[in-house]
Order: sequence, then C-alpha cells, then structure tokens
Amino acid sequence: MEWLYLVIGIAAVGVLAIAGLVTTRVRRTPRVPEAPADVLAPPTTPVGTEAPAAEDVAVEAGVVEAPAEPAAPALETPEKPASRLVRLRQRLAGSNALGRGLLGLLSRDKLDEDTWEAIEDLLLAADIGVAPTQELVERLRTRLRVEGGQAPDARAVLREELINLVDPTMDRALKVSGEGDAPGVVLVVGVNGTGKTTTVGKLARILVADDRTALLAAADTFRAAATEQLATWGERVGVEVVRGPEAGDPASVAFDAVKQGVDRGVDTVVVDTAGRLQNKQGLMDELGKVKRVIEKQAPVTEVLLVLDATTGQNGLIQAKVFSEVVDVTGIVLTKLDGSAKGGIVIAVQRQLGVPVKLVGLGEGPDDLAPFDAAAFVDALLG
Ligand SMILES: Nc1nc2c(ncn2[C@@H]2O[C@H](COP(=O)(O)OP(=O)(O)OP(=O)(O)O)[C@@H](O)[C@H]2O)c(=O)[nH]1
Repeated sequence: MEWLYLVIGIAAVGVLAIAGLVTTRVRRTPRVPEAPADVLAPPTTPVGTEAPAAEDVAVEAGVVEAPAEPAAPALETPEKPASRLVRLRQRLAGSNALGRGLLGLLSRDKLDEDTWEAIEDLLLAADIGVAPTQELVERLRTRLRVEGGQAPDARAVLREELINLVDPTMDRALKVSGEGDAPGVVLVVGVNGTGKTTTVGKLARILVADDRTALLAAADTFRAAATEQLATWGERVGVEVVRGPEAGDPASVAFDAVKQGVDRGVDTVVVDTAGRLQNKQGLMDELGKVKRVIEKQAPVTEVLLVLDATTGQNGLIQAKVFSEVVDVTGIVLTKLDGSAKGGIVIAVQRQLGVPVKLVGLGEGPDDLAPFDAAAFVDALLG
C-alpha cells in the first residue's frame, strides 16, 4: 500500500513539473506587436521589382498618352509700368513728410521770416540742394504775397512750383529700341550695392510687360552671385541671361550678349556692369571698353546710372564720377521708399542735366516705376 502511495506521489509531482514548464515557455515567447492598420494591406512588391502599374501597361500599349514631364514653373506676368507710380504712392511716405511740412508752414496766417527760414530748412533737409531751394523759396514768396483780394491757394501754388522744379519738360522715355534691325542696348552702370542688378532684373520685367523681347548680359563678372541673381530674375519672366566665366572679361560678355541679341532679332539687350572699381581711371577703362566693344554690334541707346536715394551727397559725388566716364542718358533712383530724401530727384537732375527716368520704391519685383514729375509731386503732397 505504501508502495502505491509512493507511485501516485511521484506521478503527481511529474504532472505539476510538466505543467509549470509549459507555462514558462508560453510567457517567454515574445509578443508579436499588433500591426497598424496600413501594414495590414496586401504585401508590397520590393523596391525595384515593382509590377508594372495598369496605367504603364496601357501607355506601353499606346492606349493612354504618357504623362507629361513635370511642368516648368509658370512664367509671371509683370505689372504694366503705367500703373506703378500710382500704386506705389504710399511708399513715398518718408518724403511725404516734406510735402505735409511745407503745406503746414505755408498755410500759416502770417508768412514771416521765421516761417520762410523753416521752409528753407525743410527743403535742404530733403536734399533738394541749395540753389533749387533758394529758387523755390523766391518763387513762393512772390506768388504767395497777399496783395489785397483773396489769398492764393498755397497748396496749388506749391504743387505748381514743385512740378516746375522737377521739370515736366524733360524727356523721360526709355530708349529701348534700336535703329532698323538692331536691338536697343541699355547699359546699366553704378556703384555696387546701389541696386544695379536688381534694377536690371526689374527692367527685364518692364520690357516683358510692354510685350518686348529681351536678353540680359551679366557683365558684372566681379561677383558670381550677381550672375545667379540675374538668372533668377530672368527665369521668372522667361528672359535669358548671357554669362561668362567668373572674373572673366565684362566686355566679352557684353559683346556676346549684344551679338546674340542681333542674331536672334531681340528687341532690347540690357547689360549689367560692375561698379566696384578702385579709381576713376579703372572705371573709365572698363566702361569705355564695354561700350566700344558693344558698339561693334549695335549702338548703345540708353546709359542708365543707378543711384541709391538714401546716400544723399555721396550719391551725387558718385553720379558725377560716372557721368564723366560715360555719357549717362538717364538716372534710376533706387530705395526712394522710406527715404525722406525725395528732393534728391531735383538735385541730381540739376547736377547732371539728365532726367530721372525710373524710381525704385521697394524690394518687390514690380516696385520699379517710370518717373513722372506731376505724379511724384502729388505723392509728396499726399
Ligand atoms: N527698399 C528698396 N530696396 C532696394 C531697391 N532697389 C534695390 N534694393 C535692394 O538693395 C539691395 C542691393 O541690390 P543689388 O541689386 O544687389 O545691388 P547691386 O548694385 O547690383 O550690387 P552688385 O550686385 O554687388 O553689383 C538688395 O537687397 C535689393 O533688394 C528699392 O528700390 N527699394
């Protein structure tokens, strides 16, 4: 009997041991994480061995047209130049303070010597220059003298005199057309940093907006980035840029561009040039060469000098140096937005005897406007 109990005991221990072993193994088996829903989709074919998609089969069979190459970025449509100065009026807010200041003083009941002196100070602070300031004050004194009868309308008189000073008779049309089959050639000069390359890019947009074909020459070979900058401007409106090797000869780039312009029958070639030259002789040699070389192909129809309106008297000195080196035919005044120095328009025209043809009023692509004396004065007077 004892023997029977012993056998039953051993059998029970054996059963318990086997049960424990099974439980432990089950616990040690790692849990398979639950697959997220998307992984539950039918298995994908390994990369590189994809089965042809139904559309591809259809394309090969000539049933469906092949999908087009990724589309080139759409070309921009630049704003027509005529509406720009009006749109950008408020950008002259800084200079507008001049107009408001003058009107405030001229509307006083009594125009005494202190008032005239304050008017003179305002004009000088706006960079109009000494001689034009004196002329304007003289004219205003004469016209606003009350000689019995009704007091003249100060605003109307000031508007008229300012317009006269800016000179509405100057020819401000850009000469962008050549004679016969030759393209117009616009040479853009000026010190680096004044906004020259930006101006060439914006000018390309003006030409495109006027339905002209154009070609740009990246003859500012001093700064590689200037070429890239120009290429970006051109791409946006479908205008090509002719470039040369970095630090290459600017005259050769200009020559190539104008030659291509002639061969392709382009309307206008715009040539960007370098301005970072050590001295006047270097500047003269380089710009002289660029112009001479261009003119083997076609005459230069316009030489635009780019000046930064915020540089005041310094800008005027630069302007003089350039005008002694090349025959400047028009001025582009950049950065007039936010500058209180709108009077520089008058000063620079007086100094050089050359009209301001374009004004830069911001960093937007179409923030370059053809200049107009009356619209400018209206913007000043607010
Ligand atoms: N606010 C304002 N900024 C302007 C205007 N015109 C140009 N700029 C800015 O002035 C800076 C200099 O312009 P660039 O065109 O590179 O000057 P640059 O004279 O060509 O200089 P380089 O390329 O070195 O020859 C840029 O940041 C332009 O966006 C303008 O009318 N208003």
